[in-house]
Amino acid sequence: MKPLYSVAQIRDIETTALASLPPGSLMQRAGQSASELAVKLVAHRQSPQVLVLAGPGNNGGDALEVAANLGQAGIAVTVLRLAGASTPPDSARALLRARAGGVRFADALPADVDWALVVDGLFGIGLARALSGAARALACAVNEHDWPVLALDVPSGLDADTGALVGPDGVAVRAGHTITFIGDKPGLHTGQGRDYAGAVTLAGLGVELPAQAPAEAQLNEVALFARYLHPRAQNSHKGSFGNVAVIGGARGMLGAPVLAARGALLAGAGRVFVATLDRNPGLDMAQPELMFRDAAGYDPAGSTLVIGPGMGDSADALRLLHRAQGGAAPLVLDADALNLIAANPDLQLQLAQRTGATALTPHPLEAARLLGVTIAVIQGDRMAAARELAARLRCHVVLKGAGSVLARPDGMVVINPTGNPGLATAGTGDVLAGICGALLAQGWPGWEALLGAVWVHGAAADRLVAQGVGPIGLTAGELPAAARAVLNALVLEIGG
Ligand SMILES: NC(=O)C1=CN([C@@H]2O[C@H](COP(=O)(O)OP(=O)(O)OC[C@H]3O[C@@H](n4cnc5c(N)ncnc54)[C@H](O)[C@@H]3O)[C@@H](O)[C@H]2O)[C@@H](O)CC1
Ligand SMILES: [K+]
Repeated sequence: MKPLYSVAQIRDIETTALASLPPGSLMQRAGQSASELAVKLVAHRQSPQVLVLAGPGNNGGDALEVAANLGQAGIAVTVLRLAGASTPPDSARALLRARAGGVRFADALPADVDWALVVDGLFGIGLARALSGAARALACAVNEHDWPVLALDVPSGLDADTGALVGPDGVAVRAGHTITFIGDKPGLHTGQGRDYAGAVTLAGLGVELPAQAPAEAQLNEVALFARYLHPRAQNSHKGSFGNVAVIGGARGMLGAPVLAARGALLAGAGRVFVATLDRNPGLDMAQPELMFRDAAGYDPAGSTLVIGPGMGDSADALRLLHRAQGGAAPLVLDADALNLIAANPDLQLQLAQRTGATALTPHPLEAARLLGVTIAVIQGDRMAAARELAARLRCHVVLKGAGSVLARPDGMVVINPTGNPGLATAGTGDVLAGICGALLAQGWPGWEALLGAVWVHGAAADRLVAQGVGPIGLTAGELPAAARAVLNALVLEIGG
């Protein structure tokens, strides 16, 4: 398990640990781990110069420990310190250490130095308001250059709980690496967090994490759904892998359900139907295995349903959605289905009373409509939004976007680490809904199907980028084959 702890939880864990340790020892361990990483990050440079930004609190203390260690190791270090009204005792000790060893102190950002590394120790989990004044100017100056940045604990200015920048007009230090202490934190993995934290390293500092108390959230990983990655029996037939029916495709909107259907087919569903609201269902010449039906007369009994892609908001769409929600078949609700649900309290009630597996796959705008708030509110706390949706509608939810957040009605939250900006293009959500439908049709339980679909979909995009297909210009139509490759590789590795 890769647990993610809220700031309040980290504070509790830290308080317990500090009680049984000599003063300053956690900060020294933090400084030790971070300076070891810093040394690695500058190892390729001749005579590297390192800039250490040290804030007024204990995050600044960590930074001073790093400076002292690097100075002792013979690396040229300059410390720029933003002192506060008072210095906490551990940081004061670290300051003495830094002053005692070959560390230079500067009053302003030295001009014309090409820093091999900037260590950001301005603020950690004690950040109480938006960066302002000198701290803000420093963060902006660092971001303007392409110096490598190592953030200590949290990039300064980022909310470690939510992954949002602190303040309405907030700025944060943009780091390529973050070394985070004691426990990993959700805000480093979702929303703005992924861009600002860069690659995250956890330094546990030898602190024991509570075995009983549940973490705030956890990172998605293959282990969470691995038990459903079965190799296929020789004695299989198409009926062994279930049917998916994608319902959507109003006139002029056929691309969306076709993408979902291709996603379902290449993720292993036995048979895939496309039931369209457009009365002239066509044929996908590139994927002739897909079976097109007229949604009006189509009975989807026995199929897992993916409903919403390109469906529109007509009376027919509403009727089809009402019927789908009324049945017991596993259901993936996407796109226009979500907008209809947002606008119809009756559908919300019906959804909350369903017994079959139900997955909701909103992007931030759809989530905002469903909760009756703005996108800024959703993005301000993505975990809270996903949790609220799952609790209100009593279904499994994935709030899409950088660091997709999955939530269950019981409050469990998982943040997905796979995927990249190549997914920020039309149609990728349709493919995700289709993959999820395929896993459900193959008998995966609802929660694991959503975990698996989101992980595989992101990993498919990562695979394409590694092959040079994207992130620029990656298209949704390229995802199903990549997802198929990812799934088969996983089955070979784990189930085979
Ligand atoms: N207490 C300990 O022994 C340990 C603390 N650790 C480090 O300590 C950090 C937490 O330390 P703190 O609680 O001191 O918090 P921080 O160092 O993150 O910041 C708190 C200080 O910044 C000020 N402040 C907050 N927001 C500000 C803003 N926008 N502008 C100007 N000043 C602002 C506060 O008044 C306070 O002085 C962790 O993130 C971690 O890096 C680690 O060294 C592990 C051990
Ligand atoms: K920091």
